Amino acid sequence: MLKSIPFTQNPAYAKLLAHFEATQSVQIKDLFAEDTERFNRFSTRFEDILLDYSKNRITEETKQLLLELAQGAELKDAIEQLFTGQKINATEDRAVLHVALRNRSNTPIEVDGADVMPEVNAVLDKMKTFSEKVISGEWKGYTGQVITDVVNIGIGGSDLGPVMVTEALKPYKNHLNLHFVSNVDGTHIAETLKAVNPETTLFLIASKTFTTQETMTNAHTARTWLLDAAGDDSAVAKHFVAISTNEKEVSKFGIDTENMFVFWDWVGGRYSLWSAIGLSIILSVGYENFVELLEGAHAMDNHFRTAAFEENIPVTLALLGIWYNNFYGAQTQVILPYDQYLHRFAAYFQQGDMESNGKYVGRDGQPVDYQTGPIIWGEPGTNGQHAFYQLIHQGTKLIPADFIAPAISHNPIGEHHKILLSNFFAQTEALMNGKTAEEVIAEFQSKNVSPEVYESLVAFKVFEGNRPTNSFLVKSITPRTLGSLIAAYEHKIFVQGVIWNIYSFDQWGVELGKQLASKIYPELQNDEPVNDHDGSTNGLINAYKAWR
Ligand SMILES: O=P(O)(O)OC[C@H]1O[C@H](O)[C@@H](O)[C@@H](O)[C@@H]1O
Repeated sequence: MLKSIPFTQNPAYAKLLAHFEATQSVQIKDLFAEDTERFNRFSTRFEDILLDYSKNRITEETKQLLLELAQGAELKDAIEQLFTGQKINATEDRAVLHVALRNRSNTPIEVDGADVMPEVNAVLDKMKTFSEKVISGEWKGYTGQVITDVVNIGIGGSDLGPVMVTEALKPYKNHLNLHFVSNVDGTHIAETLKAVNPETTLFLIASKTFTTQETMTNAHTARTWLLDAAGDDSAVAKHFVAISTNEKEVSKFGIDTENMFVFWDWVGGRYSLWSAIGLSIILSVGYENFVELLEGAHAMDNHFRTAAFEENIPVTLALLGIWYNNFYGAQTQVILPYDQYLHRFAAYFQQGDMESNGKYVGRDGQPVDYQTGPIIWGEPGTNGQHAFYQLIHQGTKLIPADFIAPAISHNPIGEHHKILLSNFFAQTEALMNGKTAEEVIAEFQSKNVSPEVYESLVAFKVFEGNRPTNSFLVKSITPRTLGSLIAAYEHKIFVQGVIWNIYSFDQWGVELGKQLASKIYPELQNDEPVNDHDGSTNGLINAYKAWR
């Protein structure tokens, strides 16, 4: 059990508050002027990953106080509970063991007295054998043809991770075409089915519970489509596999449990890409690359568990996030990958972070009186620059930004990568330094613009600067570095949840909408007006009925 230590009662909280009040006018660029060693002091290396967090509004004292905050929350003990299979997901009475899924050292990890590693390894072996058959063409469809297309049907944690990773690792892809269907909007499955052939398509039905309405609806539509073409139930065994924790529902759907890849209740949906949910990743890039992804995550797990907090990447990210979220009042955190292959990275951590730490009730069952999880958003650079960076540079909101960029591109064409990276470096520099009125005037003068013309414009061209950024520079985006990066962000979320005294591994907040939808769905079966909701909901439903 994680202890309940409300954030504002953490002994370091009051000290941090006083420190914040005393230092909030600090200018990051002044800190660099005062300390030529600042980059070395506030950056850390892990394998081929460099985290530079020197462009933040922090001093050595801030760092020490934030580290005290971690100690005050008994973080070390919480980390041990995570790694040793304690039931830290207390509201669901479950252990939280995504770290076991990538425990490449294979040391025993027990849940309720039983080592989970043999089961983890058995499922990995099963995925290896199966994927090799599909990739090699040994696995045949109902007319004896090889599989050319794989459609993963899943949503939330059963979709976002595989989508993000298969996109990120596209340079490692084999010949199979991957498709992902998540939305219950019939358009999603219809457009996908238009692009594939029933004789050569394999469907992966990915759902932890195997009861999720969207996934089951899409799965049934896919099955009907296949049976319409094949004309016979026996085709299902050759074209459908299930990935789930729920054998009973899988059998009910008509998938032989031989064709089922299991995982366990101690794998949270949004932490499940390392489990059988990663089957689409294996089919896309091969088993060896998936193992490399696991290895990278495992290396980060070891770092997180053993490195001193002052050098610990997930802890550092978490504490900086808390500094802005709880002291500077920042509402959001933007993630900006300067790598097109990482274009779903921010979307992935939107679920990872917001479903984990979007909680207003503390571990003591009481509403918290402080801010918890930030809003996560982002798009790849340089697209973001031409969309929303204006607000980051000159808007009224403070938006801490994480930049991620590879030194080596998978597509070293012409000058592209140098241009891309010059933008990355320039943005973090511009966000920190800004531009003073003197600089704006000097620029006008160098172009011989007269004061009458420029005076009224100066204010608009000034950039306050002092916008904080973290920069991840990685050597290149390989399966291993990607695994490490994902694990670093996962653990950041965990650390923040521990310090905010919330439960990060349940998701009760997604239930209410689902319940109400299942009440409304039957009401949409006839044209009778409804009147048992609030005025707005009645109005909307009745307008829909009149129109359809
Ligand atoms: O894998 P499942 O069971 O279909 O759940 C899919 C998603 O459903 C809900 O939105 C939440 O519980 C998510 O965490 C989960 O990822």
